Amino acid sequence: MAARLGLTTVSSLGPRKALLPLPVRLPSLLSVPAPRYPSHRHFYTSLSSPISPLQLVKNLSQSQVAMSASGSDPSPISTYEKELAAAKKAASLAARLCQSVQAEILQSDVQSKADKSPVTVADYGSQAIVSFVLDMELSSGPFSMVAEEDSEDLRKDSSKEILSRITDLVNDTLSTDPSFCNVILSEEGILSAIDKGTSEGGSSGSHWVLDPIDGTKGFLRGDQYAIALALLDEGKVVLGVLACPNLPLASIQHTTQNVGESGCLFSAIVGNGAWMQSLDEGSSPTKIQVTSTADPVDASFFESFEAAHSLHDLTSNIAKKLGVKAPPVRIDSQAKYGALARGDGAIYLRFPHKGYREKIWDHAAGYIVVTEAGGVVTDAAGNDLDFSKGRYLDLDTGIMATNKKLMPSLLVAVQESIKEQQQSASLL
Ligand SMILES: Nc1ncnc2c1ncn2[C@@H]1O[C@H](COP(=O)(O)O)[C@@H](O)[C@H]1OP(=O)(O)O
Ligand SMILES: [Mg+2]
Repeated sequence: MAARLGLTTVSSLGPRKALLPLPVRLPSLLSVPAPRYPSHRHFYTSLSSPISPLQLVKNLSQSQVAMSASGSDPSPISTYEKELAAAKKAASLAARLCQSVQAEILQSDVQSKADKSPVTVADYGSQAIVSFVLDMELSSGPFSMVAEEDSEDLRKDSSKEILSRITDLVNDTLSTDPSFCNVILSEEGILSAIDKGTSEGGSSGSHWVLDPIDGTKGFLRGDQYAIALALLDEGKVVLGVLACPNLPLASIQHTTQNVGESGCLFSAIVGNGAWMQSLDEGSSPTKIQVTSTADPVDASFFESFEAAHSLHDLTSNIAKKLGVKAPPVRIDSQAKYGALARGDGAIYLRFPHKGYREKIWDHAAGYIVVTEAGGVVTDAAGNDLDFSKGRYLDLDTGIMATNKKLMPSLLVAVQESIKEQQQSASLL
């Protein structure tokens, strides 16, 4: 894989496929008993023993880390723990890359703020990092990823400068992680890592699902955005990770202002609950739950910051029907699912303008974080979301999420409001 991604890998056995002139300082695998790059499985396959005992030790210690990471939680190691550890690492590194680009945007002058290239750089860079890290961390076998970006535009001559910038950013970011501090990806390696995301997904096999930056508008504004990564197994979401670099660790129930420390990493494995931890290294996850409120009057609701992404007049009518008193909390991206999952608000409403087709990467990670936190996520007709149909969600009108107690009355309010909206549209 290293070679496929254009990663320069050299050992005392000689260069395996040096796509770059040897800037990498990999140790000799023959002289170093414990691998410094435990995740570089393709080295192992080139050695005489197909499964290194060191790999077994590594797998065991990874499981133990996973067990201790859940603090006091006694739940047994589940099927997807290894994938979860890789997904958290990938999303956290991608978040680090995005944070450095966002900081540059915010420091830049007004003229360069109008330039959308920083978000392009961060989008591609985030996808390259996630793809590379997942591929390095997980055991061999087919790797499929459904993601937002592909490398077509980046391969054009006009993108040379931007590709070079992305390559530097990705390598700088990888160098901050001890597992990857001595690896350097070539430009071709970056392009092929990005192109790992061109899978069509579907109802059979396993597919990673990635939005490298969800909420690009929020990212550019200096507001909320998320790196959203999920795993589909036979068409079902079985794991999800949401990195939200700008989401306060404390509740945003009363204010969306950035108060206190920010940077949340939400995670969930099917059947194992939902968890949140700080994006800071070494943090421990704590279990989260959706709100238990059964009274809509006590509820508050999340919706898109961008009016172009969701019909604010429709959601306002739904809230009025329910008797919701609080004003809507408007934030960008799947950070809304994270905030809902930890009980900052009780309802998430999303009703895009007619004709908009929802993509699976815009909901898969948020969906499992909320459902594992005890919530329900459905389309406007109350149907469960179906992630098995390929790159798009095939659904009725909109998406809503809340707790199990509020869902029945929310469904009624949504159906009535949509009907009224259709009636008034037909009178025009
Ligand atoms: N016209 C649109 N209607 C609805 N959603 C949109 C539209 N354009 C982009 N999006 C997507 O909405 C999501 C963020 O929405 P919100 O912040 O409103 O929840 C993002 O996935 C964003 O895409 P992208 O990820 O490319 O930014
Ligand atoms: Mg998105």
